[in-house]
Amino acid sequence: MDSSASVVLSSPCAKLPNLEGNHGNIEKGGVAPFIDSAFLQKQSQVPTGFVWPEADLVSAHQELNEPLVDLEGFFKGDVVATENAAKAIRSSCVSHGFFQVTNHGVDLNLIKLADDHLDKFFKLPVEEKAKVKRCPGSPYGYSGSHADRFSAKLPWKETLSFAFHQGPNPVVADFCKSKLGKDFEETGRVYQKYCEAMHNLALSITELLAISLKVDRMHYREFFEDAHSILRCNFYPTCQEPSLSLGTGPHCDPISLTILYQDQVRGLDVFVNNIWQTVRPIQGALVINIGDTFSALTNGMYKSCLHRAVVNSQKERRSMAFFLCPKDDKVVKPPEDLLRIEGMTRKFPDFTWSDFLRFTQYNYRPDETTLQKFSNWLLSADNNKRL
Ligand SMILES: C=C1C[C@]23C[C@H]1CC[C@H]2[C@]1(C)CCC[C@@](C)(C(=O)O)[C@H]1[C@@H]3C(=O)O
Ligand SMILES: O=C(O)CCC(=O)C(=O)O
Ligand SMILES: [Fe+2]
Repeated sequence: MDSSASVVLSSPCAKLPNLEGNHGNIEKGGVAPFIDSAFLQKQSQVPTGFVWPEADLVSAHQELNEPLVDLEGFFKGDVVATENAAKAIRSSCVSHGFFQVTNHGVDLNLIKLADDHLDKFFKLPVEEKAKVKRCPGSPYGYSGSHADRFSAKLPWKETLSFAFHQGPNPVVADFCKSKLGKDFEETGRVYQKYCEAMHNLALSITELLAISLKVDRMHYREFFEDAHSILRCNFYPTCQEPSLSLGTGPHCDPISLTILYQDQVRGLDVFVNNIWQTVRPIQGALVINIGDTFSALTNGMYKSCLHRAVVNSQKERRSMAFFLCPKDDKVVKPPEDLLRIEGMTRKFPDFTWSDFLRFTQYNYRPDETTLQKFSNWLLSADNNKRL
Protein backbone atom coordinates (compact mmCIF):
# COMPACT_ATOMS: atom_id res chain seq x y z
CA MET A 1 0.00 0.00 0.00
CA ASP A 2 1.31 3.44 -0.89
CA SER A 3 2.97 4.89 2.23
CA SER A 4 1.11 8.20 1.79
CA ALA A 5 -2.02 6.22 2.64
CA SER A 6 -1.16 5.95 6.29
CA VAL A 7 -1.97 9.19 8.06
CA VAL A 8 -0.53 8.28 11.45
CA LEU A 9 -2.44 10.22 14.13
CA SER A 10 -2.53 9.99 17.88
CA SER A 11 -5.17 7.46 18.74
CA PRO A 12 -8.06 8.48 21.05
CA CYS A 13 -8.46 4.81 21.92
CA ALA A 14 -8.01 3.11 25.25
CA LYS A 15 -5.28 0.43 25.38
CA LEU A 16 -6.34 -2.67 23.47
CA PRO A 17 -7.09 -5.63 25.81
CA ASN A 18 -5.37 -8.91 24.97
CA LEU A 19 -7.01 -10.72 22.09
CA GLU A 20 -8.13 -14.16 23.25
CA GLY A 21 -6.75 -15.94 20.23
CA ASN A 22 -7.50 -16.11 16.55
CA HIS A 23 -10.48 -18.44 16.23
CA GLY A 24 -11.53 -17.14 12.90
CA ASN A 25 -10.37 -15.08 10.01
CA ILE A 26 -9.43 -11.80 11.70
CA GLU A 27 -6.05 -10.71 10.40
CA LYS A 28 -3.70 -9.30 12.97
CA GLY A 29 -3.89 -5.58 12.25
CA GLY A 30 -4.56 -3.72 9.06
CA VAL A 31 -2.40 -2.17 6.37
CA ALA A 32 -2.77 1.46 7.44
CA PRO A 33 -4.75 3.38 10.06
CA PHE A 34 -6.38 5.81 7.63
CA ILE A 35 -7.50 5.40 4.06
CA ASP A 36 -10.38 7.68 3.09
CA SER A 37 -12.23 8.45 -0.14
CA ALA A 38 -9.79 11.24 -1.03
CA PHE A 39 -6.95 8.67 -1.00
CA LEU A 40 -8.92 6.03 -2.89
CA GLN A 41 -9.96 8.38 -5.66
CA LYS A 42 -6.37 9.54 -6.19
CA GLN A 43 -5.27 5.99 -7.09
CA SER A 44 -4.84 5.29 -10.80
CA GLN A 45 -5.98 1.70 -10.17
CA VAL A 46 -7.56 -0.33 -7.37
CA PRO A 47 -4.83 -1.05 -4.75
CA THR A 48 -4.19 -4.79 -4.24
CA GLY A 49 -5.72 -4.85 -0.75
CA PHE A 50 -9.05 -3.74 -2.21
CA VAL A 51 -9.27 -6.46 -4.86
CA TRP A 52 -11.81 -9.13 -3.85
CA PRO A 53 -11.89 -12.83 -4.83
CA GLU A 54 -13.69 -13.56 -8.11
CA ALA A 55 -16.30 -15.68 -6.32
CA ASP A 56 -17.46 -12.59 -4.37
CA LEU A 57 -17.53 -10.43 -7.50
CA VAL A 58 -20.02 -12.43 -9.60
CA SER A 59 -22.40 -9.85 -11.10
CA ALA A 60 -26.12 -9.57 -10.38
CA HIS A 61 -28.13 -9.90 -13.61
CA GLN A 62 -31.59 -9.92 -12.10
CA GLU A 63 -33.64 -7.51 -10.04
CA LEU A 64 -35.04 -8.87 -6.77
CA ASN A 65 -38.81 -9.14 -6.71
CA GLU A 66 -38.97 -8.62 -2.97
CA PRO A 67 -42.26 -7.95 -1.21
CA LEU A 68 -42.91 -4.21 -0.80
CA VAL A 69 -44.98 -4.30 2.40
CA ASP A 70 -47.37 -1.39 3.00
CA LEU A 71 -47.52 -0.87 6.79
CA GLU A 72 -50.45 1.57 6.80
CA GLY A 73 -53.12 -1.05 7.53
CA PHE A 74 -50.99 -2.68 10.22
CA PHE A 75 -50.49 0.65 12.00
CA LYS A 76 -54.24 1.33 11.80
CA GLY A 77 -55.03 -2.05 13.36
CA ASP A 78 -56.71 -3.37 10.22
CA VAL A 79 -56.85 -7.13 10.84
CA VAL A 80 -56.97 -8.21 7.18
CA ALA A 81 -54.16 -5.85 6.12
CA THR A 82 -52.05 -7.03 9.05
CA GLU A 83 -52.61 -10.66 8.14
CA ASN A 84 -51.67 -9.99 4.51
CA ALA A 85 -48.52 -8.13 5.56
CA ALA A 86 -47.57 -10.96 7.94
CA LYS A 87 -48.06 -13.56 5.20
CA ALA A 88 -45.83 -11.64 2.75
CA ILE A 89 -43.14 -11.18 5.40
CA ARG A 90 -43.25 -14.84 6.48
CA SER A 91 -42.72 -16.09 2.96
CA SER A 92 -39.70 -13.89 2.22
CA CYS A 93 -38.14 -14.36 5.69
CA VAL A 94 -38.36 -18.15 5.44
CA SER A 95 -36.72 -17.90 2.03
CA HIS A 96 -34.06 -15.17 2.30
CA GLY A 97 -34.84 -12.73 5.16
CA PHE A 98 -35.52 -9.56 3.21
CA PHE A 99 -38.39 -7.18 2.41
CA GLN A 100 -39.03 -3.47 1.89
CA VAL A 101 -41.64 -1.35 3.70
CA THR A 102 -43.64 1.74 2.73
CA ASN A 103 -45.96 3.93 4.83
CA HIS A 104 -43.57 3.12 7.69
CA GLY A 105 -44.39 6.32 9.55
CA VAL A 106 -40.84 7.73 9.56
CA ASP A 107 -40.84 11.38 8.46
CA LEU A 108 -39.35 11.47 4.95
CA ASN A 109 -37.96 14.94 5.66
CA LEU A 110 -36.00 13.51 8.60
CA ILE A 111 -34.56 10.80 6.35
CA LYS A 112 -33.59 13.44 3.76
CA LEU A 113 -31.95 15.56 6.47
CA ALA A 114 -29.98 12.58 7.74
CA ASP A 115 -28.82 11.85 4.19
CA ASP A 116 -27.80 15.49 3.71
CA HIS A 117 -25.66 15.40 6.86
CA LEU A 118 -23.67 12.36 5.69
CA ASP A 119 -21.49 14.48 3.39
CA LYS A 120 -20.93 17.06 6.11
CA PHE A 121 -18.88 14.41 7.92
CA PHE A 122 -17.46 12.24 5.15
CA LYS A 123 -16.17 15.23 3.15
CA LEU A 124 -14.08 16.40 6.13
CA PRO A 125 -10.27 16.16 5.88
CA VAL A 126 -9.10 12.75 7.15
CA GLU A 127 -7.42 14.38 10.18
CA GLU A 128 -10.84 15.64 11.32
CA LYS A 129 -12.51 12.27 10.77
CA ALA A 130 -9.70 10.64 12.75
CA LYS A 131 -10.89 12.49 15.87
CA VAL A 132 -13.72 9.93 16.10
CA LYS A 133 -11.67 6.97 14.90
CA ARG A 134 -13.10 3.54 15.75
CA CYS A 135 -11.23 2.01 18.67
CA PRO A 136 -10.01 -1.60 18.31
CA GLY A 137 -12.74 -4.00 19.39
CA SER A 138 -15.50 -1.39 19.09
CA PRO A 139 -17.93 -0.99 16.14
CA TYR A 140 -18.46 2.70 17.01
CA GLY A 141 -16.77 5.68 15.43
CA TYR A 142 -15.11 6.33 12.06
CA SER A 143 -13.44 3.73 9.87
CA GLY A 144 -11.72 4.13 6.49
CA SER A 145 -12.09 0.78 4.66
CA HIS A 146 -11.36 -1.00 7.97
CA ALA A 147 -7.73 -0.63 6.92
CA ASP A 148 -6.77 -0.64 10.61
CA ARG A 149 -8.33 -4.11 11.04
CA PHE A 150 -7.85 -6.03 7.84
CA SER A 151 -5.08 -6.39 5.28
CA ALA A 152 -7.06 -7.96 2.43
CA LYS A 153 -10.59 -7.77 0.96
CA LEU A 154 -10.74 -4.15 2.09
CA PRO A 155 -14.21 -2.64 1.55
CA TRP A 156 -14.44 0.38 -0.79
CA LYS A 157 -16.18 2.59 1.76
CA GLU A 158 -15.90 4.81 4.78
CA THR A 159 -18.19 4.27 7.75
CA LEU A 160 -19.33 6.23 10.80
CA SER A 161 -21.17 4.30 13.50
CA PHE A 162 -23.08 5.54 16.54
CA ALA A 163 -24.26 3.68 19.63
CA PHE A 164 -27.93 4.33 20.37
CA HIS A 165 -30.32 3.47 23.16
CA GLN A 166 -33.48 5.18 24.37
CA GLY A 167 -33.11 7.06 27.64
CA PRO A 168 -32.97 10.45 29.39
CA ASN A 169 -29.74 11.44 27.61
CA PRO A 170 -29.60 12.03 23.81
CA VAL A 171 -26.57 9.76 23.43
CA VAL A 172 -26.05 10.35 19.69
CA ALA A 173 -26.40 14.13 19.96
CA ASP A 174 -24.03 14.13 22.95
CA PHE A 175 -21.46 12.04 21.03
CA CYS A 176 -21.43 14.44 18.07
CA LYS A 177 -21.27 17.54 20.26
CA SER A 178 -18.48 16.24 22.52
CA LYS A 179 -16.36 14.50 19.86
CA LEU A 180 -16.93 16.65 16.76
CA GLY A 181 -17.67 20.01 18.33
CA LYS A 182 -20.08 22.88 17.77
CA ASP A 183 -20.17 22.51 13.96
CA PHE A 184 -21.75 19.08 14.40
CA GLU A 185 -24.35 19.88 17.04
CA GLU A 186 -27.14 20.06 14.43
CA THR A 187 -25.88 16.84 12.81
CA GLY A 188 -26.04 15.15 16.20
CA ARG A 189 -29.60 16.30 16.77
CA VAL A 190 -30.63 14.99 13.34
CA TYR A 191 -29.08 11.55 13.90
CA GLN A 192 -30.50 11.41 17.44
CA LYS A 193 -34.01 11.95 16.04
CA TYR A 194 -33.29 9.51 13.21
CA CYS A 195 -32.24 6.77 15.64
CA GLU A 196 -35.31 7.36 17.83
CA ALA A 197 -37.56 7.00 14.78
CA MET A 198 -35.72 3.86 13.64
CA HIS A 199 -35.93 2.32 17.11
CA ASN A 200 -39.70 2.84 17.20
CA LEU A 201 -40.15 1.43 13.69
CA ALA A 202 -37.96 -1.55 14.55
CA LEU A 203 -40.14 -2.39 17.58
CA SER A 204 -43.27 -2.23 15.40
CA ILE A 205 -41.67 -4.53 12.85
CA THR A 206 -40.72 -7.04 15.55
CA GLU A 207 -44.42 -7.11 16.45
CA LEU A 208 -45.38 -7.86 12.85
CA LEU A 209 -42.66 -10.53 12.72
CA ALA A 210 -44.12 -12.15 15.88
CA ILE A 211 -47.57 -12.17 14.25
CA SER A 212 -46.06 -13.77 11.12
CA LEU A 213 -44.46 -16.44 13.33
CA LYS A 214 -47.74 -16.99 15.19
CA VAL A 215 -46.17 -16.32 18.60
CA ASP A 216 -47.23 -13.75 21.22
CA ARG A 217 -47.14 -10.45 19.27
CA MET A 218 -45.41 -8.66 22.16
CA HIS A 219 -42.72 -11.30 22.65
CA TYR A 220 -39.97 -9.74 20.52
CA ARG A 221 -41.10 -6.17 21.16
CA GLU A 222 -40.59 -6.72 24.89
CA PHE A 223 -37.21 -8.38 24.24
CA PHE A 224 -36.00 -5.30 22.30
CA GLU A 225 -37.73 -2.57 24.33
CA ASP A 226 -34.38 -1.63 25.97
CA ALA A 227 -32.28 -2.34 22.88
CA HIS A 228 -28.74 -1.01 22.55
CA SER A 229 -28.49 -0.52 18.80
CA ILE A 230 -26.01 0.78 16.22
CA LEU A 231 -26.51 3.36 13.47
CA ARG A 232 -23.98 2.66 10.69
CA CYS A 233 -23.53 5.43 8.06
CA ASN A 234 -21.91 4.19 4.84
CA PHE A 235 -20.22 6.31 2.20
CA TYR A 236 -19.15 4.53 -0.99
CA PRO A 237 -16.88 6.65 -3.23
CA THR A 238 -16.78 6.05 -6.98
CA CYS A 239 -14.35 3.26 -7.96
CA GLN A 240 -12.02 3.30 -10.98
CA GLU A 241 -12.44 -0.45 -11.58
CA PRO A 242 -15.71 -1.42 -9.88
CA SER A 243 -15.57 -5.01 -11.14
CA LEU A 244 -12.52 -5.63 -8.91
CA SER A 245 -13.73 -4.35 -5.53
CA LEU A 246 -16.78 -4.27 -3.25
CA GLY A 247 -18.28 -1.57 -1.01
CA THR A 248 -19.28 -4.21 1.53
CA GLY A 249 -18.46 -7.85 0.98
CA PRO A 250 -20.95 -10.75 1.09
CA HIS A 251 -22.26 -11.08 4.63
CA CYS A 252 -25.17 -11.65 6.94
CA ASP A 253 -25.58 -8.91 9.54
CA PRO A 254 -24.73 -10.47 12.93
CA ILE A 255 -27.26 -8.10 14.59
CA SER A 256 -31.01 -8.77 14.93
CA LEU A 257 -32.82 -6.58 12.43
CA THR A 258 -31.49 -4.03 9.94
CA ILE A 259 -33.51 -1.04 8.74
CA LEU A 260 -31.60 0.32 5.76
CA TYR A 261 -32.02 3.66 4.03
CA GLN A 262 -30.31 3.56 0.66
CA ASP A 263 -30.12 6.55 -1.69
CA GLN A 264 -31.19 6.34 -5.33
CA VAL A 265 -27.86 4.87 -6.49
CA ARG A 266 -28.11 1.10 -7.00
CA GLY A 267 -25.64 -0.99 -5.03
CA LEU A 268 -27.38 -3.38 -2.65
CA ASP A 269 -27.47 -7.00 -3.83
CA VAL A 270 -29.19 -9.91 -2.06
CA PHE A 271 -28.34 -13.58 -2.62
CA VAL A 272 -31.59 -15.39 -3.45
CA ASN A 273 -32.12 -18.74 -5.26
CA ASN A 274 -28.35 -19.10 -5.59
CA ILE A 275 -27.83 -15.90 -7.55
CA TRP A 276 -27.06 -12.29 -6.68
CA GLN A 277 -30.08 -10.08 -7.30
CA THR A 278 -29.99 -6.30 -7.29
CA VAL A 279 -32.34 -4.35 -5.00
CA ARG A 280 -34.05 -1.45 -6.75
CA PRO A 281 -33.95 1.71 -4.63
CA ILE A 282 -37.57 2.76 -3.99
CA GLN A 283 -38.05 6.43 -3.08
CA GLY A 284 -39.55 6.64 0.42
CA ALA A 285 -39.25 2.92 1.16
CA LEU A 286 -36.96 1.33 3.75
CA VAL A 287 -35.17 -2.00 3.39
CA ILE A 288 -35.61 -4.54 6.20
CA ASN A 289 -33.32 -7.51 6.52
CA ILE A 290 -33.20 -10.27 9.12
CA GLY A 291 -29.83 -10.60 10.89
CA ASP A 292 -28.13 -13.58 12.51
CA THR A 293 -29.37 -12.80 16.02
CA PHE A 294 -33.03 -12.58 14.97
CA SER A 295 -32.58 -15.76 12.96
CA ALA A 296 -31.41 -17.44 16.19
CA LEU A 297 -34.45 -15.95 17.97
CA THR A 298 -36.59 -17.90 15.45
CA ASN A 299 -34.43 -21.02 15.82
CA GLY A 300 -33.28 -20.55 12.23
CA MET A 301 -36.81 -20.53 10.79
CA TYR A 302 -36.25 -17.02 9.41
CA LYS A 303 -33.11 -16.75 7.31
CA SER A 304 -30.39 -14.19 8.01
CA CYS A 305 -30.18 -12.24 4.76
CA LEU A 306 -27.00 -12.73 2.70
CA HIS A 307 -26.23 -9.43 1.00
CA ARG A 308 -23.41 -7.18 -0.26
CA ALA A 309 -22.90 -3.63 -1.59
CA VAL A 310 -21.30 -3.14 -5.00
CA VAL A 311 -19.71 0.12 -6.18
CA ASN A 312 -19.62 1.91 -9.53
CA SER A 313 -17.39 4.31 -11.44
CA GLN A 314 -19.96 7.08 -11.95
CA LYS A 315 -21.78 7.95 -8.73
CA GLU A 316 -20.98 7.97 -5.03
CA ARG A 317 -23.48 5.99 -2.96
CA ARG A 318 -24.75 6.57 0.57
CA SER A 319 -26.70 4.37 2.96
CA MET A 320 -27.62 4.31 6.64
CA ALA A 321 -28.14 0.99 8.38
CA PHE A 322 -29.93 0.95 11.75
CA PHE A 323 -28.89 -2.27 13.47
CA LEU A 324 -31.33 -3.37 16.17
CA CYS A 325 -29.41 -5.15 18.94
CA PRO A 326 -30.67 -6.54 22.27
CA LYS A 327 -29.24 -5.13 25.50
CA ASP A 328 -25.90 -6.78 26.24
CA ASP A 329 -26.88 -9.36 28.85
CA LYS A 330 -30.20 -10.58 27.35
CA VAL A 331 -30.18 -14.28 26.55
CA VAL A 332 -30.84 -14.94 22.86
CA LYS A 333 -33.05 -18.04 22.50
CA PRO A 334 -36.25 -18.82 20.57
CA PRO A 335 -39.65 -18.60 22.31
CA GLU A 336 -40.97 -21.92 23.64
CA ASP A 337 -44.19 -21.31 21.64
CA LEU A 338 -42.27 -21.40 18.39
CA LEU A 339 -40.39 -24.59 19.24
CA ARG A 340 -43.71 -26.21 20.17
CA ILE A 341 -45.66 -24.90 17.12
CA GLU A 342 -42.99 -25.96 14.67
CA GLY A 343 -41.89 -29.13 16.54
CA MET A 344 -38.31 -27.92 16.31
CA THR A 345 -35.15 -28.98 18.11
CA ARG A 346 -32.76 -26.20 19.15
CA LYS A 347 -30.40 -25.17 16.34
CA PHE A 348 -28.16 -22.73 18.30
CA PRO A 349 -27.00 -22.54 21.94
CA ASP A 350 -28.13 -19.67 24.15
CA PHE A 351 -25.88 -16.65 23.77
CA THR A 352 -25.76 -12.91 24.52
CA TRP A 353 -25.34 -10.14 21.97
CA SER A 354 -22.33 -8.79 23.84
CA ASP A 355 -20.54 -12.14 23.38
CA PHE A 356 -21.52 -12.31 19.71
CA LEU A 357 -20.45 -8.70 19.07
CA ARG A 358 -17.12 -9.37 20.77
CA PHE A 359 -16.68 -12.44 18.54
CA THR A 360 -17.18 -10.30 15.41
CA GLN A 361 -14.77 -7.64 16.59
CA TYR A 362 -11.98 -9.82 17.97
CA ASN A 363 -12.29 -13.36 16.61
CA TYR A 364 -14.15 -13.56 13.33
CA ARG A 365 -14.66 -11.08 10.46
CA PRO A 366 -18.39 -11.25 9.70
CA ASP A 367 -19.26 -13.02 6.45
CA GLU A 368 -22.01 -15.43 5.37
CA THR A 369 -21.28 -18.06 8.01
CA THR A 370 -20.65 -15.96 11.14
CA LEU A 371 -23.53 -17.37 13.19
CA GLN A 372 -22.57 -20.99 12.49
CA LYS A 373 -18.91 -20.26 13.32
CA PHE A 374 -19.94 -18.51 16.53
CA SER A 375 -22.26 -21.38 17.44
CA ASN A 376 -19.53 -23.95 16.80
CA TRP A 377 -17.15 -21.86 18.88
CA LEU A 378 -19.61 -21.74 21.77
CA LEU A 379 -20.23 -25.48 21.55
CA SER A 380 -16.53 -26.31 21.37
CA ALA A 381 -15.04 -27.83 24.49
CA ASP A 382 -13.30 -24.71 25.75
CA ASN A 383 -16.57 -22.81 25.91
CA ASN A 384 -18.57 -25.55 27.56
CA LYS A 385 -21.93 -24.54 26.04
CA ARG A 386 -24.70 -27.01 25.19
CA LEU A 387 -27.67 -26.87 22.77
C1 LIG B 1 -22.01 -6.02 14.44
C2 LIG B 1 -21.63 -5.48 13.29
C3 LIG B 1 -20.36 -5.78 12.58
C4 LIG B 1 -20.55 -5.04 11.24
C5 LIG B 1 -21.38 -3.84 11.64
C6 LIG B 1 -22.44 -4.48 12.52
C7 LIG B 1 -23.43 -5.24 11.59
C8 LIG B 1 -22.85 -5.53 10.20
C9 LIG B 1 -21.35 -5.93 10.26
C10 LIG B 1 -20.58 -5.82 8.91
C11 LIG B 1 -21.06 -4.61 8.10
C12 LIG B 1 -20.70 -7.09 8.03
C13 LIG B 1 -19.70 -7.03 6.85
C14 LIG B 1 -18.26 -6.90 7.37
C15 LIG B 1 -18.05 -5.66 8.28
C16 LIG B 1 -16.63 -5.75 8.87
C17 LIG B 1 -18.09 -4.36 7.45
O1 LIG B 1 -17.89 -4.42 6.21
O2 LIG B 1 -18.27 -3.27 8.02
C18 LIG B 1 -19.12 -5.74 9.41
C19 LIG B 1 -19.25 -4.65 10.48
C20 LIG B 1 -18.04 -4.52 11.42
O3 LIG B 1 -17.48 -5.53 11.89
O4 LIG B 1 -17.66 -3.34 11.66
O1 LIG C 1 -24.95 -0.04 1.92
C1 LIG C 1 -25.69 -1.02 1.72
O2 LIG C 1 -26.54 -1.07 0.82
C2 LIG C 1 -25.56 -2.25 2.63
C3 LIG C 1 -24.69 -1.97 3.83
C4 LIG C 1 -24.64 -3.17 4.75
O3 LIG C 1 -25.00 -4.27 4.39
C5 LIG C 1 -24.16 -3.00 6.13
O4 LIG C 1 -23.69 -1.89 6.47
O5 LIG C 1 -24.28 -4.02 6.87
FE1 LIG D 1 -25.24 -5.63 6.04
